[in-house]
Amino acid sequence: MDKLLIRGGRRLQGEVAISGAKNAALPELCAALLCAGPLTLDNVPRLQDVATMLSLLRRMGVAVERPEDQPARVTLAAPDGVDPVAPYELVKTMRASILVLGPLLARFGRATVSLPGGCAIGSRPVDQHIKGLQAMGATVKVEHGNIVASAGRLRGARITTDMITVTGTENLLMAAALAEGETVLENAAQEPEVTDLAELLISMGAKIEGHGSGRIRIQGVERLHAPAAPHRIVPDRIEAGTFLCAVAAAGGEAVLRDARAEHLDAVITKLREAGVAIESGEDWIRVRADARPKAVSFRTSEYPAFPTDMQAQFMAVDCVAEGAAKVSETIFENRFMHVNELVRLGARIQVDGHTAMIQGVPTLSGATVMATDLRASASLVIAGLVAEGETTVERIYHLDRGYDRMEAKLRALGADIERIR
Ligand SMILES: CC(=O)N[C@H]1[C@@H](OP(=O)(O)OP(=O)(O)OC[C@H]2O[C@@H](n3ccc(=O)[nH]c3=O)[C@H](O)[C@@H]2O)O[C@H](CO)[C@@H](O)[C@@H]1O
Ligand SMILES: C=C(OP(=O)(O)O)C(=O)O
Repeated sequence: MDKLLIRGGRRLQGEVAISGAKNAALPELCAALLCAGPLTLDNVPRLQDVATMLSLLRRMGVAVERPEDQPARVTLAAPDGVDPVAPYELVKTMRASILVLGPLLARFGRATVSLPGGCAIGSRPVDQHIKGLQAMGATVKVEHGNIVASAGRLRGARITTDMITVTGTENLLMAAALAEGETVLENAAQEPEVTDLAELLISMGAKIEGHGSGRIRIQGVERLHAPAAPHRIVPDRIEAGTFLCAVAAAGGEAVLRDARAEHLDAVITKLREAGVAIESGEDWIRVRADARPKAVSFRTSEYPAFPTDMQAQFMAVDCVAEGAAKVSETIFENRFMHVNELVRLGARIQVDGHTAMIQGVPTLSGATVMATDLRASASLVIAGLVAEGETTVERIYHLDRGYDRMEAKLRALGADIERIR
């Protein structure tokens, strides 16, 4: 199993290009199931999750082309004879496999998708996806660990989900695009990745309004087609936010290219409170951290508030900040798995339910730590960049799920970090 070895204490300096967003790429690859294609996506990140999704789609019979000399471009074509089955061995490694459910049901009238289990960050049920599809006329049963769904043509419906769900909104949006009549998604997720998916669907002939707000209206059409031009996946705001936190913690100055500051308002506001200087243009962000950051309290919530996917990385900044901070996690019940590992590096953190109290310390001390989930891994890398001596981060397959060559990008900024195979 690969590990990362980090020798901490170096300031970061230079430029880094941000990749396409994992959480936009995954639903957009699934959108290929909605038409015969071909559908071309650009700015596809090099991630294990993308490879897993492509394996799943290939196994269903989708033709996938990804030129070796141009891995950021993927072309997909889903013929009429797709086998609409997502088996456990692929779903268990990537919960986002659930995103095939809506498109399969809408275009082929049936789908069998293994029920994603819980994971390190919480139980993560998919009941809202299922209820929404049932409201659109689907018959859905759970049998032998699989969601088994069938339908004639789905019917438009008014759906108010119990909570805001990102992949739930995306699944229902894709299903509604081919349903008969109007669907209104109330309490819809407003994340930029949902908006990016809606824009892709519109370029395929879907009739969608209100994406980016809490109410999305979809007039179903009979057929979707290949977009006239390749769709460029929106930049990964969580990858960008992770690099901003790395500079805030380690000190230095960096420019992030292909990054959208407007998608990171909540994180940038908190970094400024911490004393970090941030400037931005349409597609770049410059970050400068000259002094030890100040501790900043925050609470995770749905977009546009502070993202849960940035909680662990920002906590690493608070660990080495001046003062004390309170961090509240409101989205997932168990998203503090990084805390015990940060404590192994010398951080002072106490958890009480959904709240962590952090007392900043001047420096951390390197040790061997274990990554437990994707963003936890990133927070340990940030802590390792600051810690005195050597930090080894084990189980980085979690990191590889969602970061595109993170250690190479950090090395380009001057970090002393290497992958040990
Ligand atoms: C591939 C992808 O885009 N993943 C993101 C997506 O995950 P994902 O879409 O799985 O997360 P959701 O937005 O659905 O989850 C929000 C909350 O709703 C609950 N819930 C959700 C659906 C449901 O049917 N029933 C239910 O109870 C979840 O357990 C959680 O407590 O949004 C999360 C919240 O921003 C991010 O952390 C993930 O990175
Ligand atoms: C939790 C995350 O992803 P996923 O929903 O794919 O597990 C994440 O990106 O931080």
